[in-house]
Amino acid sequence: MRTFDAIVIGSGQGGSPLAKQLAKHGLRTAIVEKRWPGGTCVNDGCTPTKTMIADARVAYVVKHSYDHGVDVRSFSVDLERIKARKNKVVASFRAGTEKGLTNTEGLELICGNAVFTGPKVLEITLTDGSKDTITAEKIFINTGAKPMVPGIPGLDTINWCDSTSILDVDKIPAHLVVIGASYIALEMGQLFRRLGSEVTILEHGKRFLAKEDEDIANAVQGILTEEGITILLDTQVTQVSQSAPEKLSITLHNGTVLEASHLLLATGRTPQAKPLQPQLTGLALDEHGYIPVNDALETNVPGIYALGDVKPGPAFTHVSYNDYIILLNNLFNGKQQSVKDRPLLYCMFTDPELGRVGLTEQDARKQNIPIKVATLPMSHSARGIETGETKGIMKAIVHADTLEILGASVLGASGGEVMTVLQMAMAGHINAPQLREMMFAHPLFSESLNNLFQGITDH
Ligand SMILES: Cc1cc2nc3c(=O)[nH]c(=O)nc-3n(C[C@H](O)[C@H](O)[C@H](O)COP(=O)(O)OP(=O)(O)OC[C@H]3O[C@@H](n4cnc5c(N)ncnc54)[C@H](O)[C@@H]3O)c2cc1C
Ligand SMILES: NC(=O)c1ccc[n+]([C@@H]2O[C@H](COP(=O)([O-])OP(=O)(O)OC[C@H]3O[C@@H](n4cnc5c(N)ncnc54)[C@H](O)[C@@H]3O)[C@@H](O)[C@H]2O)c1
Repeated sequence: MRTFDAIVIGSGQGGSPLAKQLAKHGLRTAIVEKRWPGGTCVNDGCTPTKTMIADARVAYVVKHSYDHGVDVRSFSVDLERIKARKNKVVASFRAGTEKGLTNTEGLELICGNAVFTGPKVLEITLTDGSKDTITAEKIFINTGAKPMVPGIPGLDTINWCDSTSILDVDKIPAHLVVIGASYIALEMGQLFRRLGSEVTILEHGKRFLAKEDEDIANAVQGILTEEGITILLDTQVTQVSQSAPEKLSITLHNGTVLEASHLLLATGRTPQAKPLQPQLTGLALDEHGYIPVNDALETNVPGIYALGDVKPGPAFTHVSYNDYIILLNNLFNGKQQSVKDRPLLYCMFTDPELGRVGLTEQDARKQNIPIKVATLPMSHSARGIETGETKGIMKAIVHADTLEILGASVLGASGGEVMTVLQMAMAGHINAPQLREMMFAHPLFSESLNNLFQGITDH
């Protein structure tokens, strides 16, 4: 058995930079990865999807080019070129991560699958099938999550795609049916619609994007529907079957049968914790299979920490990276940072984007916080009108007494970037009256924040 000072399991968005820093701080460190350096974000998640979404946007812009006085009479989509560009970007990000790990002195990258076999003891099945056993006082679990497969009758008898395999589909689906209507479903649904697929999205919940305020969710739904995507809510899939390649039948609770060429499962993700045999090191899992942690990311076993999607809570790349920052500061920089102090934020990469930070109106009202709400349609933004990007809405939630910004939803072109302006304002306690009068360069989308906060009176 080989002894290290620290072991990181999984080379995701938190684990990779953490492993490098542990080694740089003088700890003899191993990082174990069973698949590819970089984890989900680089290999299956953000990087490939945002690359392909950009290509689909080009198709959309070309299709609507005559609105801008540019006459492109016909065009075609070359899926092989789209995949090749995606693969090139992914390969470069993956290689960059690998190089960063292997070039760090005091850090060993072990390629293999790790399982606990005893207290703080890990057995690694290496890629050549041989075994390695390692131990360390400090262990950091960054094993992420994988696509969840729902228990739908017939699923084991048909070909279906998840968010990884859909990226390498060999032709543009004639009719893509997507189960689920959240980030993956909407981003992928719009991507393939823009490449030419008929797209139907099935959600079992009664409300579309139930975590968002209704006005925002309705606006997203309207935009996607206008592009020709069918969205069915309150819909259960009761049976699936396949009669030939690309001939799928999807039966709904009301007896309707949809004929599809491809089925994408986008029903959430499952943490990769149970396969670690956590019980053999005394680690507890919660009822959903996540590894619970305290506010400083330590598990119930002292010296074992979890970061990223394998722990409960929002599952985003920036959260995993921020987990790493918190661990770094607490371990080496004498700080006592907590995951409790950070705002919820994300950007859904539909087009236009939905940038979100802090509280929604429905959350604030549930918590009985006195609030004022400001909204501004993107059709009132000078920049939006000039660029022809008038879809969407800006919305801010402001504390009624302090006039501090508690949250914002920015659905619009550059919505994620404008949301980030508001995130910075929130962090720096810049309040609504100040933003109303702040000078922004004309004519940026962010300049519309002046107008948005006109809607907030001081008393
Ligand atoms: C299609 C898609 C699109 C997404 N888009 C976005 C986006 O735009 N923005 C955003 O913020 N988030 C996005 N996400 C979510 C984001 O990818 C994840 O939140 C993020 O990658 C989580 O990183 P992580 O650090 O938890 O671990 P991961 O990146 O999941 O890495 C975990 C690593 O651990 C390895 N591993 C697991 N078990 C073992 C084991 N037993 N032994 C050895 N190695 C192991 C895995 O192989 C993997 O490489 C997207 C996700 C998907 C699926
Ligand atoms: N832009 C981004 O930041 C981004 C993009 C993609 C993915 N992600 C991350 O990836 C994770 C997974 O995303 P996701 O969209 O798969 O999952 P999700 O958990 O966000 O949503 C799953 C959706 O599927 C629905 N659903 C579940 N089972 C169903 C069934 N049997 N029939 C019909 N509907 C069903 C749920 O009600 C829900 O709306 C998320 O946690 C997200 O954080 C983030």
